[in-house]
Amino acid sequence: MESGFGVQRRAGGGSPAVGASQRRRKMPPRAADFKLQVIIIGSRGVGKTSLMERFTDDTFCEACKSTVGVDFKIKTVELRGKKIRLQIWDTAGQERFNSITSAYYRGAKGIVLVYDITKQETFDDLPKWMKMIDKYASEDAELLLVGNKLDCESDRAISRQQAERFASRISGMRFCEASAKDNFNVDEIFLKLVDDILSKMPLEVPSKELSNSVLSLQPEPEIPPELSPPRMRCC
Ligand SMILES: Nc1nc2c(ncn2[C@@H]2O[C@H](COP(=O)(O)OP(=O)(O)OP(=O)(O)O)[C@@H](O)[C@H]2O)c(=O)[nH]1
Repeated sequence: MESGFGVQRRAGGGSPAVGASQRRRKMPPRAADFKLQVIIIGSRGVGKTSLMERFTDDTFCEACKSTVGVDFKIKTVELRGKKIRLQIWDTAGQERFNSITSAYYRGAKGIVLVYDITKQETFDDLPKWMKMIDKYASEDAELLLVGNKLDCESDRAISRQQAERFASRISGMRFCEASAKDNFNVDEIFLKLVDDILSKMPLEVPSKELSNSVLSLQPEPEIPPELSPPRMRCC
């Protein structure tokens, strides 16, 4: 019976479902057209890890451990007809790790700057994070300001207008509010950022040159050697 299926498949007959699964097995996954790095920064406890994990794994942790140094996750997305391998760097919000995290700004094509809409001090810290961006990030990196914990509307300390005003003073900075807990606007954050990055890139390059552009977008090593192992969490 098994070999019968095989004959049917080779002859192009049999059930379409079997044929499709056979085709799936034979076809190697299409390689990514581009690799992009995005970095998430912001003060301690604003929800950087939670936003990343909601986007990459669709999970939410009520009692997360604070990030030490940096962590990262990878997710492949398809936009504008291109397959993008997105590497998301989640940085520690604690100032004592700035010397480590600053090493990751340079390679980022997009920066997500997060504050907590219920915590005034995390909004007051934004100029400090902008200084880090000015000092360490590439000038053409896309910037997105995110007010997280929108599910805590009753505890809101920062109005939407305040944050919009802040973002409008910074050239090219977008702004949105989100909730990692309620999974509100999370996909939108990352997909919009990638779309903005792609909109500035020459996507229609001849296929021979495409592999070169992949390399030029993704300097090696992907993980700075001084940060091995990359996953470090503490409480
Ligand atoms: N209510 C609510 N809580 C959230 C949300 N996002 C994160 N949290 C909680 O906020 C706390 C801190 O979240 P993290 O994701 O660890 O914050 P972080 O910015 O990565 O923190 P550091 O690693 O210390 O810089 C955790 O208890 C989360 O469960 C959200 O959208 N809504």
